[in-house]
Amino acid sequence: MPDTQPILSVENLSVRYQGSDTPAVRNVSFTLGRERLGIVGESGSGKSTVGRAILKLLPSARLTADRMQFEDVDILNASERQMLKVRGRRMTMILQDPKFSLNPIQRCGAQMSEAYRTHFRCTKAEARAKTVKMLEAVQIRDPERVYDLYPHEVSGGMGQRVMIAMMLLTDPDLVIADEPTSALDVTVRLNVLDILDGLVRDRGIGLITISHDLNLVRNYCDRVLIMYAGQVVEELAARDLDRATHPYTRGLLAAQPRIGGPRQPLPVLARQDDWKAALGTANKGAQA
Ligand SMILES: Nc1ncnc2c1ncn2[C@@H]1O[C@H](COP(=O)(O)OP(=O)(O)OP(=O)(O)O)[C@@H](O)[C@H]1O
Repeated sequence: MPDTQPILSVENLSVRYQGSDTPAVRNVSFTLGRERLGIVGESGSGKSTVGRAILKLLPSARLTADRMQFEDVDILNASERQMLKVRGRRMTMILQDPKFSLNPIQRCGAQMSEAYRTHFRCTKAEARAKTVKMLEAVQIRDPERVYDLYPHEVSGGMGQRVMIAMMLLTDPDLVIADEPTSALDVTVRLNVLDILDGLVRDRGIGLITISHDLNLVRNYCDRVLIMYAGQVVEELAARDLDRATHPYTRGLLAAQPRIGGPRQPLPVLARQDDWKAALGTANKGAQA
């Protein structure tokens, strides 16, 4: 059973980007324990904005909330100086594509060691040893060789494992994985997800996985928040996804192709205006 004692509490989070008339995220509330939470929704529904808000990485947006608490850190009122101690150390983010997330002109191992030494006082040799061990933990067979490679010299799957290793190196309590495998082909994807899943479970990390993919969150999460137009329309246990009641979630499920399923065109989501209006009440259920 996952430990659902909250390490993160978010209450009524709203985010409005500068120059935008409508908020990108509205009244989102949820808690996270040492468990795996999925945030699913179509493109533009606000999933990544929620992730970036938790890390306070939204310089061009106005962020309001009743509460955003990560362990002993009051995120809402924390200064940038305080956030620098937490971000990348106690809470980290795995992004979609290592090509854009790793520094192209620094060797993989060197950038991992440097990130580690930003947060921990140790010698270069100690950071190197720690890094090599972490590369091994993400099942890179020849970590000493990979340590000295540039990001363009590793495959997409290996690059993403380097990213995962880099983000887990500081032993964080919270990891936000934003579409962690959508840049990978399907065979490598499952391998990378299994590695991430194993490490997160072994270390008791709270994981938020942001994804478009209902099947991914079904298999790799304990709980799921469904977002639509900046709000949470439904929250449910991943195993109960097929019993979702909100018409938006049902529409997403019906639009999933199935091997061996009927060969008719997949239904197109028929959106209803009241999905946006009724959200204030639906989101109350998201405060697990
Ligand atoms: N830096 C920004 N400035 C202005 N608007 C933004 C910015 N980032 C995102 N938005 C807008 O905020 C809304 C939510 O975007 P967000 O990236 O959070 O959605 P998402 O669900 O993660 O989408 P995707 O799955 O495509 O990444 C969108 O309408 C988007 O255009």
